[in-house]
Amino acid sequence: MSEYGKLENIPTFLTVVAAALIRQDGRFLLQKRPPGKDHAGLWEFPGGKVEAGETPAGALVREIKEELQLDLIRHNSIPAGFAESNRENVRVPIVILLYICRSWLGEPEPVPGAEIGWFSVAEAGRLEMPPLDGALLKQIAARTDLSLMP
Ligand SMILES: Nc1nc2c([nH]c(=O)n2[C@@H]2O[C@H](COP(=O)(O)OP(=O)(O)OP(=O)(O)O)[C@@H](O)[C@H]2O)c(=O)[nH]1
Repeated sequence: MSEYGKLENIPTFLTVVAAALIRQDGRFLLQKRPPGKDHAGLWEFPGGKVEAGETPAGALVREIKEELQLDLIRHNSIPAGFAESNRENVRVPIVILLYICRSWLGEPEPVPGAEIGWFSVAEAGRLEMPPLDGALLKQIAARTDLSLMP
């Protein structure tokens, strides 16, 4: 195996995908992490880690189905930005890829113990969220159609 091949197999960061599921009124879905997980009690975008062999878009479809029982329509998930943790402060840095989705099939049903809500950018800014979500929220807020909502 070439040196390049070996380096490819050393994970230097975790890739996480997350969705801003935006309703027609401009509010988007956040979920409160259940007790017992990392960041328990904080509000965040639904999503999770990309697994070996998956593409980010494929992982997003799987996570949204697992967490909310929703079917995403793949080409309707638009890359919207990303956030990365600062390598010095964490054991394994993560990079979160955020997608905007405006259509899906089904009604969201959270897993037992999780709570969901629909929020504007301004409302989400008053919630307790993990540190990287502040950066993701700013990227959503840069979209004028969403930033003007109370
Ligand atoms: N889904 C999601 N994860 C986030 C966000 N912000 C953020 O820091 N994270 C972190 O990214 C990581 C994602 O892991 P996860 O626990 O959701 O992933 P998963 O569903 O694959 O979890 P599992 O390992 O329990 O199967 C966690 O450390 C989580 O706290 C966010 O907005 N959405």
